[in-house]
Amino acid sequence: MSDEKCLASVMIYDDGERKWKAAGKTQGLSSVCIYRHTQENTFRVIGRKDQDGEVVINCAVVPQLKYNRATATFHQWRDGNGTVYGLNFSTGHTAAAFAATMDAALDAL
Ligand SMILES: CC(=O)N[C@@H](Cc1ccccc1Cl)C(=O)N1CCC[C@]12C=C[C@@H]1CC[C@@H](C(=O)N[C@@H]3C(=O)N4[C@@H](C=C[C@H]3C)CC[C@H]4C(=O)O)N1C2=O
Repeated sequence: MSDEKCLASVMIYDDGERKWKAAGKTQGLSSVCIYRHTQENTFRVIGRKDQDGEVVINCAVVPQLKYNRATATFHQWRDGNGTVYGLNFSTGHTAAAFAATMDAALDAL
């Protein structure tokens, strides 16, 4: 997996209020990576707030995950319990790099 750090604002969609909320205690950018567990061949999206290291996303990449490139810099998906995550990337380049890694993970499952 590309261990290039992808900078993004991690958001979670609040179904009740029908609006996006910043994941974690504060707003701000997080370093988001897709980690591969070699033995189990499983993948997780882990994001840590750059400011204080808070883990703001820790989400399994499951085979049925539908990854939606809503815009060039905003991508989103549903996790196994129906939580919708959104990543607002700093640049289209990091968005494309992350999406390519996500596609590679999904292909490997
Ligand atoms: C079939 C299906 O499941 N569809 C899901 C999406 C989906 C499709 C396929 C697979 C998985 C998934 Cl997850 C769906 O449509 N979903 C998932 C929950 C939310 C949403 C439902 C309604 C709203 C309407 C507007 C739209 C939205 O949020 N657009 C963004 C936006 O308003 N913002 C974000 C940035 C840019 C925009 C692109 C940054 C902050 C805010 C803003 O710009 O201020 N919505 C959605 O995406």
